[in-house]
Amino acid sequence: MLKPEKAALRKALRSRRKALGGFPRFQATRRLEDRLERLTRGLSITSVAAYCAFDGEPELDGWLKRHRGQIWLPRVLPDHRLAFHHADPKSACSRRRLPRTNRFGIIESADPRQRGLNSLDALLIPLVGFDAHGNRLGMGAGFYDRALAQRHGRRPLAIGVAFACQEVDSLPVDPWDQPLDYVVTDTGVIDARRSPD
Ligand SMILES: Nc1nc2c(c(=O)[nH]1)N(C=O)[C@@H](CNc1ccc(C(=O)N[C@@H](CCC(=O)O)C(=O)O)cc1)CN2
Ligand SMILES: Nc1ncnc2c1ncn2[C@@H]1O[C@H](COP(=O)(O)OP(=O)(O)OP(=O)(O)O)[C@@H](O)[C@H]1O
Repeated sequence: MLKPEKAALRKALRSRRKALGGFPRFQATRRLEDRLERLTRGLSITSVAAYCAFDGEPELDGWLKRHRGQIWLPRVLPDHRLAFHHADPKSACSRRRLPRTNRFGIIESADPRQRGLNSLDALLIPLVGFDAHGNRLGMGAGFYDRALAQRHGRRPLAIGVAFACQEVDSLPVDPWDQPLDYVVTDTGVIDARRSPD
């Protein structure tokens, strides 16, 4: 199969992600959150960078409410860097109290407390696309590739979060691409640390 360019794939997969609606989205989200809960409990993940959904990404509000541990949300900085700020799991992504949003309209935490990436147990990374080997396609600005490249020492786990319909047979891989350790979807969990490349 000819590998389509990342930009074309990104466009198609963002549309597919957005097209999931109504009850199918509700059900897929609940299933995904159940699997995520089992995985994070099983791996004893407590301090975790999550995200507030945009552009049709799976919402994590149900998982957040049940999570027993600290939540950190990405804040976009100049030079495509991310900082991780403390958030209350119960209200992290609520739009009720006029939250702080970034230039993309994504909710960020207004809490000044920050945590270095390498002190976290895991990062939950919203995906545009993924394959069975844990290769990842994101929004294309390199925020997560740059952040994951800085991992050292205890290395937080990179856990991709996506709907099953965002899986493709294979993805073009560039030298800077940072693969995932796990992918959690509504239909299963991929342990990419075990899959041969
Ligand atoms: N929920 C969530 N939070 C996240 C990310 C994400 O993918 N999802 N990010 C993951 O990186 C970072 C934000 N990165 C983003 C990168 C590109 C675009 C985006 O919409 N780009 C437009 C062009 C818009 C513009 O330049 O003004 C586009 O490509 O259509 C949005 C967010 C940090 N927070
Ligand atoms: N460690 C890094 N240092 C500097 N630039 C980087 C680094 N990692 C990635 N980049 C840049 O970021 C961009 C990432 O593009 P790519 O299409 O691979 O994004 P992506 O797979 O959607 O991932 P992301 O979710 O991180 O945006 C590329 O232009 C790349 O050169």
